[in-house]
Amino acid sequence: MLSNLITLKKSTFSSLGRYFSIKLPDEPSFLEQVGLYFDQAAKYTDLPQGLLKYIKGCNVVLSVKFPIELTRNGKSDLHVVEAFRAQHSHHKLPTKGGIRYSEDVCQNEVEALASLMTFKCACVDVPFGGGKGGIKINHRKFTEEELQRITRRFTVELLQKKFIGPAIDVPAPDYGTGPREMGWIMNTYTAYNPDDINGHGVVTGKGIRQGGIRGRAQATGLGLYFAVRETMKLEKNAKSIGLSVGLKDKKVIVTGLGNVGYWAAHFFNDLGKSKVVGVSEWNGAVYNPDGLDVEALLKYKQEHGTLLNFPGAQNIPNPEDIMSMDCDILLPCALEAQINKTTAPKIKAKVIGEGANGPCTFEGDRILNEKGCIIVPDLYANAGGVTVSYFEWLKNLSHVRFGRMTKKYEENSKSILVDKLETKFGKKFTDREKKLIVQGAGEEDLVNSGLESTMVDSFKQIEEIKNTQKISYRMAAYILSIKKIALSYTDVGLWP
Ligand SMILES: NC(=O)C1=CN([C@@H]2O[C@H](COP(=O)(O)OP(=O)(O)OC[C@H]3O[C@@H](n4cnc5c(N)ncnc54)[C@H](O)[C@@H]3O)[C@@H](O)[C@H]2O)C=CC1
Ligand SMILES: O=C(O)CCC(=O)C(=O)O
Repeated sequence: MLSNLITLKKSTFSSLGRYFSIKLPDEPSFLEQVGLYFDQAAKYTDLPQGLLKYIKGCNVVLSVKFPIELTRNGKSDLHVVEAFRAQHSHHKLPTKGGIRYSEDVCQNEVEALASLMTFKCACVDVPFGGGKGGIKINHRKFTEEELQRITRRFTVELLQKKFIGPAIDVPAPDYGTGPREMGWIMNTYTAYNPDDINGHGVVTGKGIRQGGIRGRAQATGLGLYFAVRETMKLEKNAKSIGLSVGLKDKKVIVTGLGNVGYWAAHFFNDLGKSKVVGVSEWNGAVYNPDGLDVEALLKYKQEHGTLLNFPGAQNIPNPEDIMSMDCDILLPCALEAQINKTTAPKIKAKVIGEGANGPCTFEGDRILNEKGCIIVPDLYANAGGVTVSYFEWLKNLSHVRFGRMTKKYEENSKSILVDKLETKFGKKFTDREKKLIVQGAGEEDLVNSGLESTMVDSFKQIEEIKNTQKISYRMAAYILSIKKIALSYTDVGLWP
């Protein structure tokens, strides 16, 4: 039945060529895969078929081609750039999701990623519809000035088609993009819309000086840490995979030392007291069973452009091979489809925390589940980024830094309380204790606290469905999201 479905879908798309994303032989495409998860989860709901069909499909996709003048080997010529923006669902506005720069970008991929964004936002109660965009380029092959022209030109394309705006569709960083690109997009948008007082809210993941929020850079990695921490807090989970409760001393492997991967490695080390034993990049991986110094490794990558030959570590020239090395927890944080029919059987990790979107193919997921692994699924595990993007957007709309009006007030009133306690009990707090008690919450404290409570609350909701239905975390997260999205339609009805 399933294989029939896969064959049917594949033949439907087979003539479309560039429509497909990273394609593995005999495996469904990324978009088909998200659709298959959706269909499985939908069976656990009693929602009408028509509504389910509407929730599943992508509402609208923009596909553009534009020229950029490039000089290569002393010769100037036009280069045609292909780019996409998908808005999967408008049940909440604006639509929200990153923009990635990668040679693998195609319509199938952005549609899959946009639908994941819809389910992700619903899963963690972030009031946005799902969107995603991408420019089909290898960002390593362009200068900064060229990337700026490409980014600004794409922004103008989005503007002309009314595909961007603080109330319409709000991009953020993704693979190959970061605060620099978000700054260019915002600057282009505000140049064309000088009277939009909320113009800064047109993108999130900006630099702090451009109106970004403290804690956004770390948010996806920190959220991933919270997600796996909550999973491994439960004795029944730890027992089922033969590990002790918690993250302390667990051996961790991370693929992709970019934004998500670096911060995840940092927090597993720093807060979780885990041991990061392996890290991969596109051009090679390193492994050390005694643990790698994550901060030194990042510095090494920045200086040498590779992780290979990092002092004290074993070189793994083919990055894919790092996933079959000994570890307890695997955090795939690069692109999709890394864990597939071929690589999944070799994986030794018992827990997979999906930092990337779609890192396990449908077959990879099935194989890991058969092996008894616990998979903390993307739509929950990497939702920290969009959660803090939501906080950044709120900051931009309110035009004030969180904590600015409360920090000092909080500190003053807590100081009075500390003085009273000291007088009443005739005992002094140490200076360190006093500082810890009195300190008011600044922007980053509030962001991290909001992020942690979001990840903890959503975990509880997913766990409850998982226990009732006896299903995987992925299925439980999909069911949770689908039901929430359905409610937003049934509550108010359809109009017009
Ligand atoms: N940036 C964010 O806030 C969020 C990102 N994600 C997802 O996380 C993943 C990574 O995104 P970012 O960290 O933002 O991108 P990034 O561009 O900052 O980092 C990705 C890293 O992976 C490396 N890489 C490329 N191919 C590789 C391979 N074959 N093996 C190992 N490493 C490889 C790249 O060189 C790069 O350093 C993507 O799937 C993205 O959609 C999900 C939620 C939020
Ligand atoms: O921060 C955001 O708005 C979106 C992040 C993103 O692209 C993702 O969660 O996949």
